[in-house]
Amino acid sequence: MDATNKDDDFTFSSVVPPDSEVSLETKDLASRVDSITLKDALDPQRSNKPLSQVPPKEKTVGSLSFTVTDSSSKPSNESSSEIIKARKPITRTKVPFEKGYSQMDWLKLTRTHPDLAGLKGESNRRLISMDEVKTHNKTGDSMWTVLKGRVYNITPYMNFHPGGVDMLMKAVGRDGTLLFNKYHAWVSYDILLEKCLVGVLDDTKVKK
Ligand code: HEM
Repeated sequence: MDATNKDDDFTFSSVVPPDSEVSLETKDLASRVDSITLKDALDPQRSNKPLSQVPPKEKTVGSLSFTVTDSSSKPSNESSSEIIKARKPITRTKVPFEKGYSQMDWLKLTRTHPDLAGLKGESNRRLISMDEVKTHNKTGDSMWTVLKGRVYNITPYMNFHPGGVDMLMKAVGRDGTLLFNKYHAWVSYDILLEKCLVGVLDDTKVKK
C-alpha cells in the first residue's frame, strides 16, 4: 500500500471535508456567527406560529444534512381533551386563633375539664347509630361527628380548630372521615379528641 496516498489509509482520513466540499453557505454562516439569533417559535412575542405548526425543515451545513423538528410539541391531530388534567390541589387555610384558643390552650382544657364529651355519666363505649349522629347536627352544645368508626362531640373543639369553625362544621352530624383525611390525614385526632369521645359507631345499622 502506498503510504503517501492518504485516501487509502484510515489513520490519515480527514475529519474535515476538503475545502472544495464546504459550501458557500457554510462559509457565509461561519463568518456571520455573531449575528445569528435563536428564535423561540413558541413565544408569541417573537413568532406568530407555534412550533407544532412549523413544518420540519431540511438543513444542510457542509456535507451534513439534518431535519429540524420540534419533539416537545404533540402531533397536531391529537385532541386537546387527551391532555391529562392535574388534580386541583386542596387549599388549607389556617385561621388565626383568638386569644385563649391555641392548640396549647386546647390541651390544657382537655386535662382540666371533667366532661368535654357531655356524657353525664354515660359510657363512651356505647354503640351509637348513624341516625342518632345525624340528630346532633345543630349549633349548640352537642355537635357530633364520626371519625374512623368513633363518635365525637366536637362542640368544645370548634373554636380551637386551626382550620376554622366553618370547615369543622362541614363534618357535623355525619361521618367526617373523608373530609378529615382530605385535609390532614396525619393529624392525631384520636389524641386531640380523646376527651370528646361519646361512643362507637354501630356499623351494623349503617345502610350499605
Ligand atoms: C373533626 C376533627 C378534626 C380535627 C381534630 C382537626 C384538627 C386540625 C388540626 C390539628 C389542624 C392543624 C394542622 C396543621 O397545622 O398541620 C387542622 C387544620 C385544618 N383543618 Fe382540621 N381538624 C378536624 C376536622 C376538619 C375537617 C372536617 C375539615 C374540613 C372540612 C378540616 C379542615 C382543616 C383545614 C382547612 C385546616 C388548615 C389549616 C392548616 O393549614 O393547618 N378539619 N385541623
